[in-house]
Amino acid sequence: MPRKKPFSNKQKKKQLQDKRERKRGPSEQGRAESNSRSGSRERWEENTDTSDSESLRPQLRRVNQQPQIFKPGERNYDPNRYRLYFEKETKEEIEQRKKIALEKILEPVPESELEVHIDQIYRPGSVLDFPKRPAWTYEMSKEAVQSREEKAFKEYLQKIYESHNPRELSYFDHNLETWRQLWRVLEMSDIILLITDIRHPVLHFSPALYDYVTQELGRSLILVLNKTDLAPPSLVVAWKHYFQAKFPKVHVVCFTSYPRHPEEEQDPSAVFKKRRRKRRVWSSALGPSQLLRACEVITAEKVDLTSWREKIERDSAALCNPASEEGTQDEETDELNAVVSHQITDAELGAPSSELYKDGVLSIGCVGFPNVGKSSLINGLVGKKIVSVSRTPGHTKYFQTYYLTPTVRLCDCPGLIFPSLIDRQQQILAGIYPIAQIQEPYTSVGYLSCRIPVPQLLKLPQPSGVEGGWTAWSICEAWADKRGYKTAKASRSDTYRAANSLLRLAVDGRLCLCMRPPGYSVQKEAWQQHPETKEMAVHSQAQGQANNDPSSGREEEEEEISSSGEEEEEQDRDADEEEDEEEDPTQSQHKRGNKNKVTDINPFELLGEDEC
Ligand SMILES: Nc1nc2c(ncn2[C@@H]2O[C@H](COP(=O)(O)OP(=O)(O)OP(=O)(O)O)[C@@H](O)[C@H]2O)c(=O)[nH]1
Repeated sequence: MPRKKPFSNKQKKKQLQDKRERKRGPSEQGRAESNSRSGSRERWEENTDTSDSESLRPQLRRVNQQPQIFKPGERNYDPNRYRLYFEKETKEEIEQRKKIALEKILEPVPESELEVHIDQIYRPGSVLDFPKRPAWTYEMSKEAVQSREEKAFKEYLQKIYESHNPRELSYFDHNLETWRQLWRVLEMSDIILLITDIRHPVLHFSPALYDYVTQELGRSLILVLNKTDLAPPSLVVAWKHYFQAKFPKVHVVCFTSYPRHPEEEQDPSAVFKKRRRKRRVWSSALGPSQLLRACEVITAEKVDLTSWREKIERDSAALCNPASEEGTQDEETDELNAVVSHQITDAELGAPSSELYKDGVLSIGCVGFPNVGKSSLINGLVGKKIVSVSRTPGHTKYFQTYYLTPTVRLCDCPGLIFPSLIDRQQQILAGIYPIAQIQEPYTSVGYLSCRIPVPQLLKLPQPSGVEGGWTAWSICEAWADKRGYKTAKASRSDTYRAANSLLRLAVDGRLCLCMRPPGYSVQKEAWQQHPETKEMAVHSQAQGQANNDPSSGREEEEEEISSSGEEEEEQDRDADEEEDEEEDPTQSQHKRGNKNKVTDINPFELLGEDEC
């Protein structure tokens, strides 16, 4: 019998990879090729598994790779048509960056470094556009429409790669299927809500989309500065004014699904607290009435929004009088009260309707980058959880529609990453790029630590042997020691895990880094003294006092994060994050009675008065 040849790990890995490819089948391979052909210079690389970080060649990484399941009766079912495509880094690059993280002493950067200029990121008017659906007619066959779209998409990518080095470009969506979802949402919406995270709103605001919506489609665009609980009021006001001055057709609305009082931000121990949301907390979102006002201004009575106004009033009354809560279910909308998830087939793509408010219904499309809180905002508007929310970017895969009232339809689009020149570290910290896919997390920890005092916030003891200050590596090491993260084999401090944990804290807003509009650092005092800021602060303080009232029984729990708790959280990040805990009805009645004191006060009320 011939002797078996020795088989290296590398060969084994290759063999497994080939096997996986074979299993995926020709349809998947064909699609991968067709995607590869559609643009990026490096996109014709072999099919790779995202976990393979060893390869030396720059190649494409598939994020959110799903196993291929052949379902009987569902021809051409491809669970991977919505995955994200990102480029892969070389081993040398990674090693080089690790070395810097290990040796470079971190210095705090001046506040002005946190100022971001949208023109540098998006270069308005340049090739950094977003792909638009090519024109088509009903006379064209489905195949012809499809191939036209693929051709246009390929040209779009080619243009970008001809003018920009892939290294300077931010990660952006290379998946035509995801862009098709946006097209559909734009086609069916009367008003577009562009949702951004207040910590980095310019990163999430595509001027090309603004131009397209306001000029080509002739529709209105509402910019939602979301998650305002994560930024000081002066910064929220400064960003609001920045966008209004730069993009005059935009209507700005400030929103938070999880309001909290200002003192919490100042409390460094908040880093160690995990905020658990219970079902009813959605009804305390701040911003729904401001959003309604913006829509009323835009629609100018062409559509009847009384049902929405009444819903807001009813929800508010239900908080006062929980006994009446059962009745808050809009009887008229009961049959409409179902989220419809739409998987686009080409036949479903309709032509953009020139008719506004079709059948007397206002359709509001919620678009934005992944993880900016689109689904949470929808839950906040509805007042209960209807779409699932996750810490992992890219959780929403298909657009979903929901009737808020009989005359208001909401449409939640999957998160989209527009092409831009955003600094890679900023992308990571903004949660645009899934942390699980980062090959070298230390550089991002260093970037963060130069901008906020991470060791102080985490109360890290300086490890022995570290002289002259902190390095990104030593911060990770100290965090690993503090959390008890050890490597399995050698039982050394698990710095890699610590680095990932720190980045997750940053993305979740527990280590909160906020970008500033240009000129903010020199005008900071003026923004702090701004009447709108003062007004917001007064309301927030009142809210804080109400929340601090021991009898208020806040419906949002905070718990110390433990190492094991974090573990569970990490494993389950893409799961729906909301706690569906049942409450003691007597308790909840008590809570809601007090809660009303909080929710009646909207710190953004003033902001909403005159900007639409
Ligand atoms: N602090 C804070 N966190 C929020 C707020 N809204 C959403 N989040 C958190 O942000 C994360 C993403 O929220 P989602 O609502 O799933 O965001 P999305 O834009 O629908 O995400 P994709 O499905 O990736 O497109 C979750 O961890 C939410 O808890 C908010 O107003 N304040």
